[in-house]
Formats: sequence, structure tokens, C-alpha cells
Amino acid sequence: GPALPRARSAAEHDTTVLILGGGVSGIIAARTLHEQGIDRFLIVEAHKELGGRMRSGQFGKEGRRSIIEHGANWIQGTQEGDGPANPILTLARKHGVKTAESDFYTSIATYGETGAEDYLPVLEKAIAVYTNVTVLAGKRVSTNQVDLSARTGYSLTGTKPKTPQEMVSEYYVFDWEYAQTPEQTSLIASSWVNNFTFDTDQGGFSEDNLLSVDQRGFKHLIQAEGQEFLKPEQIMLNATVRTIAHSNNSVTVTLANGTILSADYAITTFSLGVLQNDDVLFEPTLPVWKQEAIQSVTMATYTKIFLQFKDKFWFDTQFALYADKTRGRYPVWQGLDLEGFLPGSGIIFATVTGDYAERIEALSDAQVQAELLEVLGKMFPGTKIPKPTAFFFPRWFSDPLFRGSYSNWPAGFASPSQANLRANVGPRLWFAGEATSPKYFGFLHGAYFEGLDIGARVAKCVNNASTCASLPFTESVPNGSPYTVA
Ligand SMILES: Cc1cc2nc3c(=O)[nH]c(=O)nc-3n(C[C@H](O)[C@H](O)[C@H](O)COP(=O)(O)OP(=O)(O)OC[C@H]3O[C@@H](n4cnc5c(N)ncnc54)[C@H](O)[C@@H]3O)c2cc1C
Repeated sequence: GPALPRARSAAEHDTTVLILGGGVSGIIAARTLHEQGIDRFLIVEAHKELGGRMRSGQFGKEGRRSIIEHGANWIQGTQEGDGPANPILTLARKHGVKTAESDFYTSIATYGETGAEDYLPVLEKAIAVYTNVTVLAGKRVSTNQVDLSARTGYSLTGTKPKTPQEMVSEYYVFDWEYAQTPEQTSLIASSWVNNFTFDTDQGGFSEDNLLSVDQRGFKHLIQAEGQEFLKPEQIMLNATVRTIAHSNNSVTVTLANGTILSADYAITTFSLGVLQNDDVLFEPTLPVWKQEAIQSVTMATYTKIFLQFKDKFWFDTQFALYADKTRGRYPVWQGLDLEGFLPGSGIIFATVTGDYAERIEALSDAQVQAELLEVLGKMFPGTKIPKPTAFFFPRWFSDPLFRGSYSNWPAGFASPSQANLRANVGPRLWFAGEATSPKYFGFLHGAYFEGLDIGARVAKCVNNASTCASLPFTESVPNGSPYTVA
């Protein structure tokens, strides 16, 4: 690389690129540097292993344990014919990850507060209505109209869910994906990310979803990919970053244990939640345009709550809905004790999102377990619900390495804000991760493409200063038209 002044005698480690965070984005950024002939990089990761939000763990009573996914679980959008493939699918195939087809809309049972009841027609209507909402969003993009909330979009297409059955059906199609309510979500951004992933007419991969049931964990695909090129000296685990100082010439990172690392460039891949909560401090503080972009997006929470029982007493479908009077109260259930999934495991899990997910993180495990057993009692009124043999849920929202599960745009989405979230700050400090992805934020493939693109940009800077270019940013994001009073 270009010769740079090195005033970094205090640094214990000196490298060309510091990759901060060892999730999908960090590992793919590292691979991109490696492919460009740059092997002087160091991945700095707080956890004991690589993978980030691809995190799995043992679950179940002794002698009857399975690996379950605390975080990402699906390849969302796969491939249609020889159209574009989701790169996560490509990695899963390459590393032989075991998956099962997830039939969101065809393998589903429906329940209410008094047991099984058939409201599949209501669900079908919710699916059709959501398509109308995304079409409305697409029109607004092509005519350059202001963003609205997805709730406004629903209302304008003539839908106002009122009954528990209508609410849970809408929840399943909407909140279960974005991890927040339509009120909390941008109409344009949510439709955008949906279309680019699932709609082949918009360049999306496919409508299909594959669920990892691999007993090495879904993370195997990214860990195995890393193993193909990473050398031990390029990885620093159990290393928590506290401060990132940067100048026109270099970056200096200080770890929680006092270790100082220095480099020509840094790529931070920490979650939006980490950046929002000052878990990592920047010196000098980030410019106002960057702070505004970071604080303009929401870190949403998606929480899976796992139960294991001695005997299976529930549905034989992959999914079940539970319609409660309170919208978002333990609405979606998944059975894993199924052929092709984890047969014989005795595992079932519920998902909650958004504010409800934050709410349960503040409760004790015993309280949450009691609530779930009460709901199961309502879903299966003829069954005496036994005590589970195991119970667990991850607390993503309170975890200082994540502070939620993935990003979601509130109403008022503006492309310059998105560009600002992604832009480098000064010549040395770069940003990647699911949240910075313009087309696929929230998804594994978003994290992947950001690692690829930002890695390639930094590689240019390292290899040939004349091809090194900053990403565009807007100092002050303006309103579309001037505000007028009276
Ligand atoms: C519950 C849940 C379900 C999901 N389901 C899906 C799904 O089914 N399909 C899908 O496509 N996507 C899903 N996602 C989203 C997907 O997991 C993410 O988009 C993706 O993993 C993000 O990768 P990343 O590299 O951007 O960030 P991360 O994976 O968060 O990587 C960043 C790394 O930085 C580390 N770190 C944080 N702070 C510090 C610090 N101070 N010092 C050092 N290291 C630090 C973290 O430990 C982490 O390893 C889900 C996410 C969650 C949480």
C-alpha cells in the first residue's frame, strides 16, 4: 500500500485493515481483501467465536439435546431457475448446510383463545392485502412521493384489522418479518427490502424460505467459509472494542482490556444498536450527519422462545397462529418436532417482536414461561399442559454486542439518510453491516453484500490510491419541499 506516516509507537498490533466485528459482513469483507491480495488485516471480535448474529446453542434436557438457532435461521429468498441466487444460499450449498423448506402459508394451523379455529381465509386476505401495500409503495417511489408509515399504506388500501384473527394474520405477514408494527415502519423501506429479496420481477431471488436445521448450527456456513482463507493471526477473539480514534492518516482502536491496535483503515461492522447506544466511542465524535443517520433508523427486536416437552401435543404443521385480544401476544408458533426438521426433539417455539420482545426481556424466565404455558392452555383446551423439560430465550435487546436483532426504517425514509448511514467518515473509517445495505437491510444477504462492497472499496484504497474514492454523503438532508406556515 501507499507509504503512510506511522506515529503509532504505542500500538501493540499494527496492521493494514482492522475489521471490527466477526459476523457475516466482517468475514466477507476479510475474504474480499484476501482476494485482492491484502492479507494484513485483523478481525476483532468480542465473542468467543465468529458468526455474529448467526448464533446457535444446545437446547434440551440432558440426553435429548438439539442445536437451535438463537438468531438468523432462514435463507430468505433462494433462487428461481438460473436467476440471481441469494449468496447465503450459495454458501449453504457450498458448505453442505442442512435446510428444510419453510412453508409459511401452506403448512399452518390457526388458533384462538378458545382453541383451534379456522381463519385461514382471513390469513389469505392479509397476504393479498400486503401485496397491495407494496404496490402502493412502488407507485409512490416511481412518482417520488413522500414516505408514509406502513399503517397509513394499509389504511389507504382499505384495510383496518380489528378482530384478533385479522390482527394476528396481519402480524404474521408484516411484524413477523420487520420485527415492528406497521405504525413503526416505513412504507417505502419495508416494501423495498421485501421486493428486492422476494420479488423476481424486481431482481429478487425467490419467494421461498429455507430453514437451517443443521446440527453444526446455521453459522457453519460462514465459519467454514472463513476457515478457507483465515489464518489464526488474522483473528482476535474475546476482544471488545471500546474506542475508535481516526485521523486523516490512520485508525487507532482501544480494547476493553487496554490493548491498542492500529491500522491504515478500519471497517466497523457493529450492529446499528451498538452504534446507537454509544457502546463504542469515536474520537473525534462522529459528525452530525452521521449521528443523525445512525439515530434515524430503529434497531428492532425479534425474539424466539423455546420450549421442550416430553411428548408432542401440538399441531403437525410447521407453523401455527394464536389470535389473542392483545396484538402481538405470542402470535406465531413453530414446531421443530417434524420429519425433515428435528424429529423427536420435543421442541416448539414462539416468536414475539418489537415492543413486546423488549417487554419480555425485562421479565424473569419463570414469568415468560408461565405466560407461554397459559397461552398453550388456551390453544389446546382439552390438554393438560405439562411442565416443559427445557426453556430458553435469548435476550438480544439487552445484549451490549447487539442491542436488538436487526434494523428497520421508521416512516420518513429518505435515500440521503440511507447513504449517510453507509458513508465512510474521513478517509480511514468505513462502515458495513446489515443496516448499511441499501437493498437488503435486516437480512444475512444484506450483511454479505455490504462486506463485499465495502471490502472492495477499502481494497482499492490500500492497493492503488488513485482508485480510492469516498462514498457520497449529504451534510444536511433537506426536506423535499420547503416548509410553509399559513
Ligand atoms: C433473532 C434474529 C433472527 C434473524 N433471522 C434472520 C433470518 O432468518 N434470515 C436472515 O437473512 N437474517 C436474519 N437475521 C438478521 C441477520 O442475522 C443479520 O442481518 C446478520 O447476521 C448481520 O451480520 P453483520 O455482520 O452485519 O452483524 P453481526 O452479525 O452483528 O456482526 C457484528 C459483530 O460485532 C461484534 N461486536 C459488537 N460489538 C463489539 C465490540 N464492542 N467489540 C468487538 N466486537 C463487537 C458482535 O459480537 C458481532 O459478532 C436475524 C437476526 C436475529 C438477531
